[in-house]
Amino acid sequence: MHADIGNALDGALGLDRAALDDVDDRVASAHERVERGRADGAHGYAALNLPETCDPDPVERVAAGFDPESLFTVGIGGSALGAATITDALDSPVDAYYLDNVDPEWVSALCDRVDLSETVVNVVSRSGTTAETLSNFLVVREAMDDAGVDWTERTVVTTGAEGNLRSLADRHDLPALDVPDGVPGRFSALSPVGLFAAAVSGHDIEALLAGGAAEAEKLSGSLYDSPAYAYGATSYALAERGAAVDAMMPYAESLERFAEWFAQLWAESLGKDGRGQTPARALGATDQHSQLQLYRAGPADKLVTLVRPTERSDTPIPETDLEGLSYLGGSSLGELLDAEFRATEASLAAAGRENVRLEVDRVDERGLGELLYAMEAACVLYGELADVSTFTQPAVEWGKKAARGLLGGGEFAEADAVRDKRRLEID
Ligand SMILES: O=P(O)(O)OC[C@H]1O[C@](O)(CO)[C@@H](O)[C@@H]1O
Repeated sequence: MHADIGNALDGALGLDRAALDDVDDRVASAHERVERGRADGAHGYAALNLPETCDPDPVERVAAGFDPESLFTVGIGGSALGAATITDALDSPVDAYYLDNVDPEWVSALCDRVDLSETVVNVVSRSGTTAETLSNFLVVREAMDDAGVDWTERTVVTTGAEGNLRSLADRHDLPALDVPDGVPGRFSALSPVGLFAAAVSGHDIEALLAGGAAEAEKLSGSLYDSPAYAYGATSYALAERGAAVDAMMPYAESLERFAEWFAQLWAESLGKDGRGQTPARALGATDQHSQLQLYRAGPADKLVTLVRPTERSDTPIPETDLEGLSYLGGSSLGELLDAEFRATEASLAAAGRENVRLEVDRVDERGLGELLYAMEAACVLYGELADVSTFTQPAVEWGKKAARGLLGGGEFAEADAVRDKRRLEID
């Protein structure tokens, strides 16, 4: 991955080179902590070892046992978004669906529409207790039964060493892949959690890991030597100066889901102790006709992260005599998209709005591996610089207890608080 942070300097938020050098003085010690954590296989830091520690063979072996028309990944959060980022970005004959929500009409329509006899189901949950995942699995399993499909022949489990799903796999002799210890879900894209979907879709998971390994090699004691650390340190420095939002704006339809994956990584890792940076999901060129108005002329409280591949196949624009549009004819959609990428970058800079350019050669397995790993490393560095607990997510537990209480899953004060909601209703 290539980073250009030039437009992050001397903008409205006042980050200059001297200030960034000051941050760089702290990167060295932060990097030492990261490397120590990696060496110890410590919780969270272990994710940055995945290009070396993740063995692709078991993933490829389980994937080789299926030749599906469709894939259902039943999981939520990091147990779905990494896999979805990869399969959404790459072409495949396999239709990949991610059941990462419990919308009854949507799940039911999927089960009705997709031929479950030609579908492989991968149930993914580290804990094996996530209500949405287990509920969706039970619904999909019943749909398979109703369709006369032997679910045990078409179900893979990806889970931790213990728990409901591990017991289910043992009881029914299901193929099971391991969620690696010490790797939070949002950091698990380059583990079996993200790689099974890629492998069963026919993608080269070793190239994904190689992309991650290439970014891992660049991690160093200076942000000026590592694109990942340059991004993490710059995002942190801007956040400290008021960049409350990071708008992730890939200029590739194939990377739209990547922005959703990034949102969990950034929000769940860095949103601690009243601090953090809100990830906004955007898409170029589409959001030039939407959110760009806010980014350029709204509050000066954002970093806009512009991502693109430098190589892509192209589509010519036919010649035209349409009034005023002849300049487009004979050009191409790729040329237009790249011109708009550069124009948006310059438009923001001209208004003093900080932006960073991240580039990969292509949106292929290698490029995705680079991008996913670099964002994870950037996040870890940001967390070190901000001194937050990057690898925990305690704030999500309150709502889980409340919902469980409402469903009769136990006595929880949180459920009582829901029932005591303050009301001011207008019809
Ligand atoms: O893999 P599990 O244990 O089902 O967790 C799914 C997701 O839920 C969370 O734990 C938050 O509740 C995320 O961090 C995680 O990616």
